[in-house]
Amino acid sequence: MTVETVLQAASLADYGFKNIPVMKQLALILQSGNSSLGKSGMLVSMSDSSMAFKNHGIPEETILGAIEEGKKFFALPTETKFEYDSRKSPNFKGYGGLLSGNNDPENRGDLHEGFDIGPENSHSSKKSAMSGANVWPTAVAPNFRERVLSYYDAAVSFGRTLFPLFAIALDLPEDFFDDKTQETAAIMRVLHYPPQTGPHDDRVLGIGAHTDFECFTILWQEPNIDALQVLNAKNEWVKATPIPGTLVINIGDQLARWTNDVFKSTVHRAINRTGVERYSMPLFFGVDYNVELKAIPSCISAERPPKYEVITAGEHVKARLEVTYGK
Ligand SMILES: O=C(O)CCC(=O)C(=O)O
Ligand SMILES: [Fe+2]
Repeated sequence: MTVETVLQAASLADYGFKNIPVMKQLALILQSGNSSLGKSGMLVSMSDSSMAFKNHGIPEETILGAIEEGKKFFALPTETKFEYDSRKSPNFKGYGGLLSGNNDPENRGDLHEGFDIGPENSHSSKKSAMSGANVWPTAVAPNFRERVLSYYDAAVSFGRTLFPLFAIALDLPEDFFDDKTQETAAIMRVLHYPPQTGPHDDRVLGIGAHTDFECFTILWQEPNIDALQVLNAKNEWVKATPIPGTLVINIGDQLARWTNDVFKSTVHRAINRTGVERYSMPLFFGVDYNVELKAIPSCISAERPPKYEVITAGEHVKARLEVTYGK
């Protein structure tokens, strides 16, 4: 499906298209083929705040290498996995078991397990709310660090090409985010969702309804497994069916804060009722943890007063992690 088709057909009617001018501009930039501003044919589908990108330049084997390491780790005995418990880490790096997090306060817990990593060189000279090292399970999964980092680095490089697009779509200078994204404040998770078939508790999903905390999320999801759903502007859950060879881009809270909700965070959830194991890999790319999230002037007016208090990106991410993982 081309972007134009989506703009004309499904999205406008089905998704409500909350941010038409901004998102249309983003689509046009991406279609233009101007090499410094994104590649032609990159965007394959677009809803109000969720997009699918092809031609992202990340080799399939890099993606599958990281997933394979995740699969090997998750197959280890529970007590071995909990040696890397993220709740022992000051900044939530490492392993989180089934039901250890809860993204939707209305629910009882998220039925997935995951392994969380962040930037390897965490610029320890600059202290922030999210300072702290990664946790690596090298003793039990010798290739995990190398292969997971290989995807992390590739996804971060791709993510860096998206910041100028968002800046231009918002009528900001192309380099607006450059000085705010020097330290790679990106958290990545390798996730495993066991199948939920048979009788189930409606308040236990794979991951409950939530928004992501950073500027945008780059999400790889397992092909042929429908689990991810996005809330549209009419408050209906719509399937974000995996499109082979693409990465999903969802908008997160930091962009909502920068734009005073001109960009709205994508509300999403995942439920695996397919009968087979599901794996996914989100990378949440935000601005540096010491940068203040302050609405850009063009998004503030008398009719649209600032909606959010000004806090640093690190304080925002840490507060959300504490609520989700109960620390
Ligand atoms: O697994 C998915 O498709 C979504 C994961 C997610 O929303 C998250 O980790 O924040
Ligand atoms: Fe999410």
